[in-house]
Amino acid sequence: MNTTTHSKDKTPAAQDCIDLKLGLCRSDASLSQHRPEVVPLGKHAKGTEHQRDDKIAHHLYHDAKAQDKNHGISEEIVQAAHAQAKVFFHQSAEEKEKIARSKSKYFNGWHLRRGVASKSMNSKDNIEQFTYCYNPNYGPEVDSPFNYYPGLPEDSITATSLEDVGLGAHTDIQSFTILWQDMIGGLQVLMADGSWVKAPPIPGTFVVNIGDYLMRLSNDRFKSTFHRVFMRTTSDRYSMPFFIGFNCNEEFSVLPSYTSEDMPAKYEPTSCGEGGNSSDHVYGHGYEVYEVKEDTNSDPLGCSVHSRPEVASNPKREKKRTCRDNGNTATMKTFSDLTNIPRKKIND
Ligand SMILES: O=C(O)CCC(=O)C(=O)O
Ligand SMILES: [Fe+2]
Repeated sequence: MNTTTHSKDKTPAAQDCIDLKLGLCRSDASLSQHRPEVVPLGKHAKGTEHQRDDKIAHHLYHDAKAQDKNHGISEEIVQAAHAQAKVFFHQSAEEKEKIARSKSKYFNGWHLRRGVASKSMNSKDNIEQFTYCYNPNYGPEVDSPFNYYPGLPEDSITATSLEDVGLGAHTDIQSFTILWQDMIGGLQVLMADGSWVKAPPIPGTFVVNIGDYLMRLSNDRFKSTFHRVFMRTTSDRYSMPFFIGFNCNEEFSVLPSYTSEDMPAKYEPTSCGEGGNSSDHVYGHGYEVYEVKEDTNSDPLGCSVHSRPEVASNPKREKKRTCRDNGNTATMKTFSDLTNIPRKKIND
């Protein structure tokens, strides 16, 4: 595998996309050509429903993410939430610890992520989250973190170290994510050719990110997207994703309209609590998964924890997932438990 890290190139653009062992970093010019398109939704959308579906599918599949404007959410509300996030995260750790996620029945609350991923996507998380649930008792399962990426000390900005990435590569587990990011930048998306491209902040828009469940529902027509946050700045960064999924106990299957004789359902019916495992799509995309050296998920997993492709050193290990709505514990199996198909590697 190519292990280029562009260590001599000190331009900000190059640093922003220092490739982590993929060696496929694009030049800045190339990055801007590939930025995800802004797709107007709602009443501003043009064409028939089917044409819009195709257009969105095209962008989500080929450009990995779409950015949505004309969404009707006022800037005032977004800015108020952003301001609250700043106030919250700037409290002392002691204060935040009072509402730590580990103390919450529904695994909501403050949480530090310091996971280290190895192999093809070497990275280290450097993020604080405050996770909340829209309504823990009723569905659809909608929940979110506020994400806070503390600005880095000056001397680590130029470092080509693989550490302190921000948020390591992952897909979101739910159906789709509506993501607001501030203007700092750093969000990147993995393209089908294995290169990372920037998804730069555009004022007034949200990034819409396809999650694993929609991929299953649509029989892979909509592919969930690997993305990461690559932070190389002294400024703090904030983001607010809103994950939209299903009730934990509801079974969901591939929608019949996405199957045919030639294209039978690729996925068995499953539920969030049981089978929303993060690894099917890894095979689907043909990317190598990475190992988690330090288990970031020592807390019991809630239903909407990120679907970090975490086939760890012991691929047979089972993960406990706890449904928010009834406290039942279900077992999440890894990809390796479900199939003997070997995982594909990037650049195969
Ligand atoms: O901070 C961002 O822009 C992305 C956050 C993200 O991917 C997530 O919370 O799942
Ligand atoms: Fe995400």
